[in-house]
Amino acid sequence: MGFTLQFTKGHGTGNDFVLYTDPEGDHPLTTAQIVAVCDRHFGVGADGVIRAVRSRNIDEGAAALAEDDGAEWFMDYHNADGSIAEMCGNGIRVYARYLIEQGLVELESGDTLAIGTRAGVRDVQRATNGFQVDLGRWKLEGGEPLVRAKELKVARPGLGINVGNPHVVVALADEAELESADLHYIPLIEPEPMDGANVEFVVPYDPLIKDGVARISMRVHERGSGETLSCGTGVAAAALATRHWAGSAAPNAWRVDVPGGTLGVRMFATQDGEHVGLSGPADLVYTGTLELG
Ligand SMILES: N[C@@H](CCC[C@H](N)C(=O)O)C(=O)O
Repeated sequence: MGFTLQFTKGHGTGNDFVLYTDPEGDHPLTTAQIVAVCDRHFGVGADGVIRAVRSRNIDEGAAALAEDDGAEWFMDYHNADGSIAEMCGNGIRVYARYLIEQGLVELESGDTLAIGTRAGVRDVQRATNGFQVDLGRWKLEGGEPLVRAKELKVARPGLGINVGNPHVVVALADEAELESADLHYIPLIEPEPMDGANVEFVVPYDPLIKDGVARISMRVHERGSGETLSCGTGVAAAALATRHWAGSAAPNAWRVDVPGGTLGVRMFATQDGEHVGLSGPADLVYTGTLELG
């Protein structure tokens, strides 16, 4: 049956999303519809689709409400190929802004908005440069698989990191190598993680630390979306991996440059272990309607 999608286009450092509101959970898109919407030639064009649904109206929302009964809204995130992702660091910051501008929530500076995701409840706040999210506890996961991207002559060891969704971070020699890597193709990961992974390629600046902030540049191939201009959870994973390699001298404040802009990462201690936070711009660009078959 046909459906008129009233959507908003948004992005966080060029990582772009189509957002729409479905409070009662009546209008999940099919895989084919998501692929059509995200198509950059025949659709709106986006790296993913975010459905704003009340947590009580989506199956996975029950776990979110059990964790925090204030998590009224759930971020139902799908990659451009229609696959589900547990978490999206840029998406959730753009989603917070969307909920505010749609009049669905209020968020004063200093207040926290709890949002349900498949990775658990995540807390979002306004920040000087946009919005920030506490991505929660992170963990090393998946060991050190070998990664091969087109144009990289040899397979490189990566580091598996989970920040709610899976990542493999690979250090490259220099900016020239980062620029020449062809990330259009899915990088080969050996051994292949069961559910795939997002792959980040990073190069530290020289010197790594300036004014107490560590700095790296990064490009990413996202699971389910291909190369994107930015990936928030990937940026956090890249900073965590580089800190892991740099050893104890590395700080907990990081600046990560991606093709679409710059994001901030901060690691901080909490009662339940170390969390990682992400901050940066979250923009809404335009609204539109699309007839879906
Ligand atoms: N762009 C996102 C991550 C989106 C999900 C990812 N492709 C996956 O499949 O895990 C971000 O900003 O974190």
